[in-house]
Amino acid sequence: MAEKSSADWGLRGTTGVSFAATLEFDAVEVQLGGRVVLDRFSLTLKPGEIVCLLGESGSGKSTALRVAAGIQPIHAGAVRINDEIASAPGLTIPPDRRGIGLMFQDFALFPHLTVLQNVLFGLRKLGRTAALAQARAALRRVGLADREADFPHRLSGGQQQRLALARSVAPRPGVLLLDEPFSSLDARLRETVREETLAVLRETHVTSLIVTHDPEEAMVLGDRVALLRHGRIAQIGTAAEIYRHPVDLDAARFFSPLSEIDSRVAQGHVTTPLGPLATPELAEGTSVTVAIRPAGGAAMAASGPGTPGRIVGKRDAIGVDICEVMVDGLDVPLGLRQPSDAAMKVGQDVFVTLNPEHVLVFARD
Ligand SMILES: Nc1ncnc2c1ncn2[C@@H]1O[C@H](COP(=O)(O)OP(=O)(O)OP(=O)(O)O)[C@@H](O)[C@H]1O
Repeated sequence: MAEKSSADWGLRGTTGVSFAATLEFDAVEVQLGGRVVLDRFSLTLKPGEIVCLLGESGSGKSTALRVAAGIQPIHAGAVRINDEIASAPGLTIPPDRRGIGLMFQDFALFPHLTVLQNVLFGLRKLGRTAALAQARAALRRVGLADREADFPHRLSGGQQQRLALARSVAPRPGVLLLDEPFSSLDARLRETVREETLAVLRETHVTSLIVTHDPEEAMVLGDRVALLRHGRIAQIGTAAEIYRHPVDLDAARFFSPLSEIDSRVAQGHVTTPLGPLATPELAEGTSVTVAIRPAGGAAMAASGPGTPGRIVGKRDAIGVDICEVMVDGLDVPLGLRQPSDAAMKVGQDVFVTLNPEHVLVFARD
């Protein structure tokens, strides 16, 4: 079934508003199979804030979410929702008493219940009239008002995602936990669904913790992005902060491909095949890795000034060329993204200049 645009969704601004809660992980430790999976994990989400948990597979993202949901007990530390203990060693308040909503990647819809019954399921504590009104408002918002009598298997993937969203926000939870909510959608649908879901989260003002392994998704959705590594937060900040000032080389690698050059500080500079870079804050003799991002770290032109190089590979993205440029002294070609230019062909000689403001320099141990 064709789904193209946000026109399929209902009117913005019509979702019921939650009493957003504070969600606090305080030095939470979880061990699974003898391994520490969350290691003194601390994170506080302010009311209405959207935080994305990002990290490699196995870094503990889903475990953190399951802890917040009350599905996973903790071995040390505490989880508080609105300053009340929700988890502590030996104590796990169950999911239905936490005031949270859950949305998982497989949507976890009830196949034997209709669309409307799926949404009503989370509203059992309300009277029938209020529950129906709230369920129908949520279905209207996600553009499924006319499908309330259908069963989930009759909906497309995107519609199932919308139903899962309607079901999770209809009870107006204080906290919403979303685990890879868009991962089962194809790329064509994902952008619209992501944008509308974000609009719904903003409208409800619900405090949201979203797990994703997609850096771009995290940067689009999160007020803050927390980068998880081995069960701890390696870095947390706004998307712009993390992108501009990654805490270390691994964090930088996570957000974009890099061209890396090893060098050493001498007289306040590092020398690279692409020219010198000032490194006034690093001590003389420090070993460093210079990391150049394809977007912005360096530029190439058909004429000088700059370091001579040659285009050895080129891919066309929409409106953008992704070029591989070989420069004398580099072991591997430099990746560069630039606005499309038909004159830039494989084999073409070019001149490369560094853009020092966008080049990252990390001290090596
Ligand atoms: N029940 C379990 N018993 C033993 N180890 C487990 C169990 N569940 C998870 N783990 C391990 O805990 C670690 C963290 O898992 P978790 O699912 O939280 O990671 P993740 O960051 O969400 O990964 P992914 O992106 O692959 O879902 C992994 O190394 C995983 O193998």
